Amino acid sequence: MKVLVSDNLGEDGIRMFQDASNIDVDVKTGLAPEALKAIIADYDALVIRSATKVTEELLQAATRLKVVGRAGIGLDNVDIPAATQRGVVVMNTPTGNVVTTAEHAIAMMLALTRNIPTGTASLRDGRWEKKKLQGREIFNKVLGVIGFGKIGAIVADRARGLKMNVVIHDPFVTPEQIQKAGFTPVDLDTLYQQADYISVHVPKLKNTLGMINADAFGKMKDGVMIINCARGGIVAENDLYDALVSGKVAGAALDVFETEPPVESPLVAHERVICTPHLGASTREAQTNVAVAVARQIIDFLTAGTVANAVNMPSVTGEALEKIGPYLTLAERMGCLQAQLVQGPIKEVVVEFHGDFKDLDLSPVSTAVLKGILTPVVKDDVNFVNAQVMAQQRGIKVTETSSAESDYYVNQFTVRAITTEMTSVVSGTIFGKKDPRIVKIDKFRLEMIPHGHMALIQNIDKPGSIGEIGTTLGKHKINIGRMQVGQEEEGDRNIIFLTTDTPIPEAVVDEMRQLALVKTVTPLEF
Ligand SMILES: NC(=O)C1=CN([C@@H]2O[C@H](COP(=O)(O)OP(=O)(O)OC[C@H]3O[C@@H](n4cnc5c(N)ncnc54)[C@H](O)[C@@H]3O)[C@@H](O)[C@H]2O)C=CC1
Ligand SMILES: O=C(O)C(=O)COP(=O)(O)O
Repeated sequence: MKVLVSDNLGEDGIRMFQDASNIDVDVKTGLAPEALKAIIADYDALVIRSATKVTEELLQAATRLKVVGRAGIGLDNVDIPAATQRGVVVMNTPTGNVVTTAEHAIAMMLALTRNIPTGTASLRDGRWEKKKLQGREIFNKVLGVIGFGKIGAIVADRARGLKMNVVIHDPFVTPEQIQKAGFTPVDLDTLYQQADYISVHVPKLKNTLGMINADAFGKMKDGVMIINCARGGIVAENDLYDALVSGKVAGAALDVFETEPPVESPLVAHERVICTPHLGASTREAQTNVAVAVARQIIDFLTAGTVANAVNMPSVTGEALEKIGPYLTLAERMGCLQAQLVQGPIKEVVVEFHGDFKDLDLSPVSTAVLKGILTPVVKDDVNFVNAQVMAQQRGIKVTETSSAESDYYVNQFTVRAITTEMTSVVSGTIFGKKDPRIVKIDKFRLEMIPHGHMALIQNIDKPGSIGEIGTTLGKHKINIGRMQVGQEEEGDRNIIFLTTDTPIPEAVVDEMRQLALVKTVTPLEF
């Protein structure tokens, strides 16, 4: 497995990749997009921070890529829908740098309110501007925190320690939770009216981009100070500049920019703006945390299939995967069988769980069924990441039901595939600890191992029917490795599953279809 680290990653993380068996790591930072595109096809995993842009174009060239790991939080530099479509898992490390980033926001607020960078620059220029650089106390002032997530909550807590009055706006956190943490929940307009300092801690999303704009500045107190250590563009840069010029905003502390690095930005040049080059997460401690976390996650994913902190797939630990693994294999084979049995495009899939699955997390089972259904159609293009999206794009509706009752086995599940022409019903269970078995197809009970080259034959249950099938295959030197017969619950038909050493050629399938007691022959591949 080959890993490319394309942004600066802490030493400890790089060492973990170097020490991992079966993993080769290349560190190539600062590559231009074209240069990265030219080499990406060699890699199974890509490790980034905020500099590398993982665009649809890059992903198109990344034919081997299985996972993108972000040593940090923000994923606005990754085209997540495009990654999902291509079956690439996208992971971040959601906690390693939150304290550091919150501390940076507090540091920026203090530096801004006490003119520390300006004082330093002025002294360096040989000036002693005590009067001009008089600052403001933060004691008893109101800090408005927008976004009460991991970082916003730490900023609020630290500000409380500095004896500020903290008001919070976050529409996705209940007022009770904010009150329980000891802060005052407010709507956005109230925050604008009350705050002396405003610090934003929301992700860059369609509806947060430009949320602090001219209209918002209009609602704020005169002389408010703005801190943005979240993402460039959440505070609209042109509007902020105008508000600084008009005096509405007394100062701004910016760690992030609409374009990074900012080019000839009037904001950066403004005397009441202080700024850092996206240093929010840049401490030794945070960089060690995120480097180690991303390396661990990527190594576990590449070597054991464990998914942690993925944004486009549910997390599954190696241990859980071991328990659920046989059911996922079964589910996938059942989906694959359904795709080959039905006539017409599948419109709906119903997954029914029957019996006692103990405390297994069955949530990935439907995804595995869909992966199986799509595999005969799109082959390797489908995986656990994109199966749901691909199914949705093909108009396949998925529902799940469960009941404590199971007729034959302790537990089993049934996959109903509904097309415009028919409904096909397949049930399966696990024998022993991990052997998948199909135990029912429509009205036929059986115990079939869904694996390898197979053929499903429906025939009339009369002496000689199996003999004529064996003779036909023997004549063409096709060896039958295994044969399972399923009986109709009522009626005179059998179904026979043959597992052959080699695929049965189309001409031989046609010849079998001519046999007197044979009704249908469906070749199957697993
Ligand atoms: N400057 C830097 O170096 C760093 C910047 N960041 C940025 O900080 C952001 C926040 O990080 P975390 O706190 O870990 O994320 P988080 O996901 O824990 O918290 C984000 C919060 O924003 C809230 N939110 C979303 N839309 C909102 C809206 N319209 N109004 C108010 N609240 C809204 C969410 O409900 C959530 O509670 C990241 O997305 C990243 O962009 C993160 C790390 C370092
Ligand atoms: O983790 C984040 O979201 C950050 O913004 C940190 O960015 P960086 O890894 O320092 O380029």
